[in-house]
Amino acid sequence: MSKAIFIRNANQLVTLQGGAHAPLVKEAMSELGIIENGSVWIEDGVIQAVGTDEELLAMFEGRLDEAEVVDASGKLVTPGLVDPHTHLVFAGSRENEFNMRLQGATYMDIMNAGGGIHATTRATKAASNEELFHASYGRLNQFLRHGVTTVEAKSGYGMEWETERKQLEVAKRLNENHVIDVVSTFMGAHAVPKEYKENPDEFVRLLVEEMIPMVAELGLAEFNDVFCEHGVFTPEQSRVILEAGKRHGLIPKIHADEIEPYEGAELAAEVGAISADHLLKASEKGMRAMAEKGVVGVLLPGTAYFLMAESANGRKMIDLGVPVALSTDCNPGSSPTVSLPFIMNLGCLKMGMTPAEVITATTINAAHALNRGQEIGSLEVGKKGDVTIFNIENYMKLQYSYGVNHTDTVVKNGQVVVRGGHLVEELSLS
Ligand SMILES: N=CN[C@@H](CCC(=O)O)C(=O)O
Ligand SMILES: [Zn+2]
Repeated sequence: MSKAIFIRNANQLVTLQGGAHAPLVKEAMSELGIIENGSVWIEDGVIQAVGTDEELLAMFEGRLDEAEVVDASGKLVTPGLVDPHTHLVFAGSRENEFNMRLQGATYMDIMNAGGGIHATTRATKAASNEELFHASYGRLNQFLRHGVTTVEAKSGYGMEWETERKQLEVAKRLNENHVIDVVSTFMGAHAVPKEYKENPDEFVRLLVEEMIPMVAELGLAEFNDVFCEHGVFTPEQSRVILEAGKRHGLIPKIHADEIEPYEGAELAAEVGAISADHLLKASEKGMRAMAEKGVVGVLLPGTAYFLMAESANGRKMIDLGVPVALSTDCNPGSSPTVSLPFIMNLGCLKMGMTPAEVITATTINAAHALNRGQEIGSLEVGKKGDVTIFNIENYMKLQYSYGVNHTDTVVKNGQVVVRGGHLVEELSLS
């Protein structure tokens, strides 16, 4: 059994206590439950006590020699960060498209001409299981170095069974072999393959009648996602795909209103999606419907930044009562980054969120977007021992001092996996 971990004396211990049962909304998004001179005791991978250093010292005085002590004095301690929207498992890279976009081509132009998602699909199809595993494992190491301890991963660079299955199996193997928890989403409905361009409903039928049931039967995903966008899947097709997932136990998620307003937010509320993601062009009606149904708005300001588009209106969503989360959207086309701290800065500067709201959006609300609000996302007794220590004094500095990785120590399941900003040795893959 591994040693207990005693994190001591944080300048600010951000606990986010009280949000385990439902995502935080409105003013509650600013209640971080900060403890000054805060400490956490973790044992058997689980948080056993949270409080001031004085309180915990009184509780564990007789057992100090049983624990590895991590001195957090002068530092910021938060729950391990949660990234609820990534396309982690892919091959190749698309800097050529970046260059084309700088010269005026749009994301959709490139996709409609057979590039974009289709280009990554070709590369992912051609890659071996091993190549995909190693490339994605490297990305997970980078996530961890940035303080992230849980990452969602979507399939969708196959759009035919063998490659979709390959991606999901790689994600499963990553979850088993990397310390980060990898949460899988099936996204066969990421684009319409060119052989179905004339008859997209036939592709929808294939998803609904064949792929979704197989994903569910093999237990390869928890969520089912669709790119509901003009020129990709219509709201009606999206509804059919998401309802089919529900019948097979897959929880709906949706890429909604990213490029054009398309009533994706409304659809998310209607089908009872756990989250609607992107939402750059979401209508007020759609936001209100999401707020009413408690659909988490997963906002991706790194994507808007990289596509040179106006960000989603995070401020308005929070004011209307939408529970907001933030994510990198890590993917090779529209957001090639693993830096959730950089996304935090964009959340403030591009979406009008406060630093406190941003912390909530990358911890407890992000956990709720993955149906894991009871396990992760806050520092509370009984939750997983996932903790990030930043080499800064307070939470506001995390958004303010941008473009720098302040991660000092990461504890995952009660074990130190990043120390002094570096991965502990066993994690590196040759
Ligand atoms: N918008 C659709 N899907 C991804 C982009 C995938 C890609 O371009 O490879 C997204 O969430 O941004
Ligand atoms: Zn996405």
